[in-house]
Amino acid sequence: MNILVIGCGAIGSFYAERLANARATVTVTARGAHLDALKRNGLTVIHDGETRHQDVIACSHPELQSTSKVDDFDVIVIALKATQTKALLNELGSWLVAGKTPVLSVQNGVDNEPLLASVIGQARVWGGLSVRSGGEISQPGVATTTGIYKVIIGPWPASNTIPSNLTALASLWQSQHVPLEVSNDIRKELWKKLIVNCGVNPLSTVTRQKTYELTHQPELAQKVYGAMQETGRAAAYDGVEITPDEVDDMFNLIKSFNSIKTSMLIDLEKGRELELDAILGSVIARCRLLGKPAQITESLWTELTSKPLPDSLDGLFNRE
Ligand SMILES: NC(=O)C1=CN([C@@H]2O[C@H](COP(=O)(O)OP(=O)(O)OC[C@H]3O[C@@H](n4cnc5c(N)ncnc54)[C@H](OP(=O)(O)O)[C@@H]3O)[C@@H](O)[C@H]2O)C=CC1
Ligand SMILES: CC(C)(CO)C(=O)C(=O)O
Repeated sequence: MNILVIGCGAIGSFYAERLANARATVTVTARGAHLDALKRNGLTVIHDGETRHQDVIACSHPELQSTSKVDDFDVIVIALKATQTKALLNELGSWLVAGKTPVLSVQNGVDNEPLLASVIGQARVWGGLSVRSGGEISQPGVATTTGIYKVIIGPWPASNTIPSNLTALASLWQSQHVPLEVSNDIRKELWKKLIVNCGVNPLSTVTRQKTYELTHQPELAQKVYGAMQETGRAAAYDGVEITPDEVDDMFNLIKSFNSIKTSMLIDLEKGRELELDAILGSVIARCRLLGKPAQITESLWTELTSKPLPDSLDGLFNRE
């Protein structure tokens, strides 16, 4: 298979390396010193102490547009930050539209897939998420990662018919022992992941704590659980039912993880934009639209940004 991974950060690097090792032809996009290093030395992933290396094709987005067509690829995987989805569509939207290749998002949040669908059409969009994964670009050309990196993917928003190219992509990852689940209801899976992210990512950023402390110190754990409950309530706006047991399951899941530094805390430490709209904003806006309380997520929002609380879904991405 010929696979394009847009955004060769921590998550993109891990999955691209496994695909290349499964003998897929892998192109990754990157920029700056990281792109230069990828072109010069290939991609290195240090996963839980094991160093792996692959030669990949690396290019910038302008180079991608000038050297290839969207249908040159069998699948496109988007592993950018959710804060970058709209910019991607501004930059590469017309290139993406000119073909039939399916596009899989493995980003955090529940609004990437609908945003992609609004430009390239729902039929070409697959939803996805990465479970129990952590990491960062530790130096140009090198991703240092930790965790299980389970993938859950499925046609957006839900379908009992799984396309053959989705199964083929899944088989490549499975051949590399990447735990994988194909879902008929990926939108619900994305909401379940958002329960975890909304529970731990913003609070980790406020307190500078990893997931173990957040879920084991009683005062913090109470806030994590409260934000998770609010996220479960917000899902109703999208017609997704989350039961109290499912909230408990997600809390227990993150509580039993290896202690992970959340991606939002890593972003804070690196002085990068935080995925606040995708993780907190999407929950706050939906609770407000439903007339349901979201005190904990609202107070985390206020601690992390001076932007006004979002009360509609309009403009949630890349708000000024
Ligand atoms: N890391 C983690 O622990 C986890 C992350 N996730 C989610 O996965 C998604 C990806 O996260 P993560 O891998 O950490 O993010 P990263 O920031 O590490 O990766 C995104 C990559 O895309 C690059 N990029 C952004 N815009 C462009 C552009 N226009 N042209 C070329 N390259 C570009 C970035 O470069 P630059 O650095 O220059 O911006 C960066 O290398 C997010 O939604 C995140 O929340 C999920 C589970 C765990
Ligand atoms: C759930 C968690 C904390 C680790 O996979 C994550 O998704 C993140 O860091 O963004």
